[in-house]
Amino acid sequence: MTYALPTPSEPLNIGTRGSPLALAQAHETRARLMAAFHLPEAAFAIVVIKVTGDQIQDKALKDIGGKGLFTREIEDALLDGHIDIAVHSMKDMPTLQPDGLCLDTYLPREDVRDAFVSPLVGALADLPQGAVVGSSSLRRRAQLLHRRPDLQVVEFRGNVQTRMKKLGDGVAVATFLAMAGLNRLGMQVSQVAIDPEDMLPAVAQGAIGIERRIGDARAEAMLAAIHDGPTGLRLAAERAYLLRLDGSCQTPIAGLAVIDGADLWLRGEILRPDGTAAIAGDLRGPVADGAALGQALAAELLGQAPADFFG
Ligand SMILES: NCc1[nH]cc(CCC(=O)O)c1CC(=O)O
Repeated sequence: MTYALPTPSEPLNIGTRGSPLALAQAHETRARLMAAFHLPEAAFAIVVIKVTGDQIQDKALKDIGGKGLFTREIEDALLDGHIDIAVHSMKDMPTLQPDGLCLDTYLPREDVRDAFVSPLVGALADLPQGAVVGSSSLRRRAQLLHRRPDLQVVEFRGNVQTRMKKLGDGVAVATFLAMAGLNRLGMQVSQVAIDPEDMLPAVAQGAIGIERRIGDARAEAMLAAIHDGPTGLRLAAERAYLLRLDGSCQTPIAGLAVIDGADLWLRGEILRPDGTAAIAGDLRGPVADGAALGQALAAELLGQAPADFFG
C-alpha cells in the first residue's frame, strides 16, 4: 500500500488526553516518529481531547463507569477522522477495541513497578500499625489490605500534585503511584519502587499503546516503525490473561509478564476487593505463545476461585 508522509499542511494528528502524563506520552510518540522518519515537528499536531473521566474528580472511578470513561471520546475522534492516532496508557485500556480501530503498537515499556510515596515513612514495610494510606486503585487497596489488614485505605484521586498536597495536609501518611508515570514526568516525590513480589503491578502498567483506524495506510506504516517487539510480546500475554478474567475496574487483578531468555514468565494475582483472600500463580512458556499463556494462567486462577470471589 502506498502512503504519503505527513507534512505541515497534511499533519498526522495525534490525539491525547490533556493531563501532564498524557501530554508527555504524546510528546514521546511524536519525538519517536520525527526521529524514525526525519520529519519536522510541524508534520505533527497534538490534539487534546477532553474526556469525561478527567472532568469528574470527586468520585471513585468504579462509581462513574470505569475504564471506558477515559477512552470513549478519544476513540470517537479517531473514528470520525478528527485525529489519526491516539496515545494511551495501556493500563487504562479496555481489552477490546471498537470495530474499525486497531491497537497493536507499543513504545518501549517504562518501569513496571508501583511506587511507595511518603514524606514521613521510608518504605512500605515501615508503615506503622493502623496507618492511613491513600489509594483509589482497587488492586492496590486489595493487595495492601491482604498483606496488612491493619492499614486503613482512604480514597485518593487526582494528579501527583493534588496527592502530594493531601499527604502534606495529613490526610494520609503514604500513597502509591506507578513508577512509570513519575519517570515520564521527571518527578521526584521521595518515591521508593516496590518489588513486584510485594505488590504485583496492574496488567500493562508502564506501557504506552497507540491506536489507529484500520485501513489508514499512513498511520499503519508509521506506527510499525516505532513499535517495540518485546513490549508487544509481554502485553499479548498480559492482555489475554485480563480478557479471560473479564477484567473490569471493579475487579482487583494484577499481572506481569517478563521475557527470560526464550521464555515468557507470566505472574498473576486476583483478590477479593476487601483483601480477605488472594489467589496467585505463574506460568512459563515460549515468548511467541503469550496469548495462550495468558489464557491458561487466567483459567488456572479462576479454577481456584469460589463462585463469590469477586464480591
Ligand atoms: N490509572 C491511572 C494511570 N494510568 C497510567 C498511570 C501511570 C503510567 C503507567 O502505568 O503507564 C496511571 C497513574 C498511576 O497509576 O500512578
